[in-house]
Amino acid sequence: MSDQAIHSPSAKSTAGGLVAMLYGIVTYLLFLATFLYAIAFVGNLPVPKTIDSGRPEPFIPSLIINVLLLGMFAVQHSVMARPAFKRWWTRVVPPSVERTTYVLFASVALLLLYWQWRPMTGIVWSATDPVAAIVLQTISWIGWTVVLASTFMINHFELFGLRQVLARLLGRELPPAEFKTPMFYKVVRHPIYLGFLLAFWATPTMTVGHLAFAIATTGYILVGIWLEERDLIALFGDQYRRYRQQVSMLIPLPRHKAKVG
Ligand SMILES: C[S@@+](CC[C@H](N)C(=O)[O-])C[C@H]1O[C@@H](n2cnc3c(N)ncnc32)[C@H](O)[C@@H]1O
Repeated sequence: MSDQAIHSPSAKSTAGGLVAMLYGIVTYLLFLATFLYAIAFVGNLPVPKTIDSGRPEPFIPSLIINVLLLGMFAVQHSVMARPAFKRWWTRVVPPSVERTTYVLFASVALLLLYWQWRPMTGIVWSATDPVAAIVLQTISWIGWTVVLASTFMINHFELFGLRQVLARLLGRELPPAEFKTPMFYKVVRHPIYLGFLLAFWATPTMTVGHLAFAIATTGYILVGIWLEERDLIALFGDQYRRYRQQVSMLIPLPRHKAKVG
C-alpha cells in the first residue's frame, strides 16, 4: 500500500471510525457490568460489596461520604446531559463519542460509589412475614425489568452511545431526535425512573444506608425529570406539552381519554 493511501482522508476517517466504535463497545460493556452490579449492590446479592456490607464506621462521616458520592453522580449525570453543556463539550470531544463519554463518566462515578460506599446498617424496617418479603423483593425485580425494557422502548443503543459510533463508522448522519411514546411511555412519561424508584424502595430489609440512598436518588430523579422535561419541551414543543397533559409523570394513573401518539 502506498504512503498516500495510508494517509488519505478516507483511510484516516475509517481508522477514526474504528477507534470510536471500539471505544463505544468497551464503554457499553462497562456500562452493562455496572448496571448488573447495581442490581446486586442494591439487592445485597452475593458480590464483594453491597449497600449494606462491610464494617460500619461512625455515622456522620459515613453519611457525609455517601452524600458526596451520590452528589457526584447526580452532578455528572445532570450537567453532562444538558444541551448547552453538550454544545460546548462537542468542541472538545467528537460528537460521535459524546454519548459514549457520558456513559463512561456515569459508569466510573457509579463504580466509585460502589467502592467507597459506607454501610449504615441500622434497621428501618424488616419484613418478618415471608410473603411480604417475597412481594417486596418481586416489586424490586419488576422495577429493574421495567428500567431495562423501557430503554429498548425509546432506543437502548442510542441511549448508551452505540448507535452514534456505528453511524460514524458507516459515515452516516443520525436522524434528528424523535419523540416517542411506545408501550410503557403511554402509561407514564418516565418509566425508566419509575423502574428505579421501585427497585430502590421495595426491599424486605430497609437499612439507614439504603434509605439514605433511596431518598437521595428519589430527590435526584425529581430534579432530573424537571430538567429533562424542560429540554424535551424545547425540542418537541406542543407535542410534549400535550403529552404532559395526557400522561402521568410517574404514577400509572389514567388522565385524559385523548390518544397519545
Ligand atoms: C435516561 S433517558 C430517561 C427517559 C425517561 N425520562 C424515562 O424515565 O423513561 C433520558 C433520555 O430520554 C429522552 N426521552 C425522554 N422521553 C422521551 C420520549 N418520550 N421520546 C423520546 N426521547 C425521550 C431524553 O431526551 C433523554 O435524552
